[in-house]
Amino acid sequence: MLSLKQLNKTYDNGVHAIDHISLEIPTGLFGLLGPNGAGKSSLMRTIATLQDADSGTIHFNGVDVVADKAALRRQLGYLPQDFGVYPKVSALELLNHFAILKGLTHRGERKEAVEALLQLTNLWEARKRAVASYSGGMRQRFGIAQALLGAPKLVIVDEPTAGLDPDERNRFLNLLAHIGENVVVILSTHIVEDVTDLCPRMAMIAKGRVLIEGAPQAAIATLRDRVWRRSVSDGELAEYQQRCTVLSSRLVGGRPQINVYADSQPDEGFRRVEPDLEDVYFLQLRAA
Ligand SMILES: Nc1ncnc2c1ncn2[C@@H]1O[C@H](COP(=O)(O)OP(=O)(O)OP(=O)(O)O)[C@@H](O)[C@H]1O
Repeated sequence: MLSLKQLNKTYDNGVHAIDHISLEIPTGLFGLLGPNGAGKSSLMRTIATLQDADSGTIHFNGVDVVADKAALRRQLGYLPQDFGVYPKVSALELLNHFAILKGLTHRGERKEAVEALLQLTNLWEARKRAVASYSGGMRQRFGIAQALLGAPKLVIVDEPTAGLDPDERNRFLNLLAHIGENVVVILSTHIVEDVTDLCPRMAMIAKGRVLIEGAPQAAIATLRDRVWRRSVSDGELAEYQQRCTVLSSRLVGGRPQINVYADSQPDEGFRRVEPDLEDVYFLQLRAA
């Protein structure tokens, strides 16, 4: 269990990137959902002990992380948002190199760990290729392989699915779900479906603050019977935006279709629809 209490971080430029964040994060996949600039990376870096909070506490399985960073680092696997530039060495060699850095000094054990991770991440066939030649999805899977070296108990992945095609995204998320069976995995993302599809628990954040946290299904249930949909013309869109709580607008067959939050049917053109996590997200962001 990872426990954050009243965390705060203000950068030198005055941005309050983490604003009194408290969260309890159990074993399993935990989605941290927020728009660009919400503070997700700041929070991830702080938990990963790459930067200090100004105040607040972080405990992982009872260990005070602020007082004993080394204890957390021994149990941490981290895939940052920008996973660097890759030298022209093979995945096998590079992972072996990372394994040495991670302290896997026994040759036989290291070989076993490296090979197992290349299998797990489905890179075995491509293990002799330079990581520099990998596709985006393969790189991210390689990133997860390096994050899993040393059997971490806490795995942090920062916006890992951005830029992946649907196939690779699914493959990557399945891998994360598998890993999340035994350890705490924090998945930071601005993609709502990443969270709906596979996180039993989540928090939405914006402007450094937690807007809501809990099970996605529980959050969705709070909007039941209050989300309405209709097609509109471009001119009507502006009008509805004025007089209704428009959650989202998307083009369907070239025509805007809007989701509106309201206690009762706004007008006869609307039909009630089952809410989803995106409706929750947009409602929360409006209020943030
Ligand atoms: N080192 C820094 N110095 C000053 N301001 C920073 C620094 N890092 C982040 N910020 C600011 O803090 C806020 C939160 O940024 P952060 O990168 O944590 O958000 P994010 O949710 O991860 O968004 P993104 O997906 O765009 O990275 C932003 O306003 C950002 O400009």
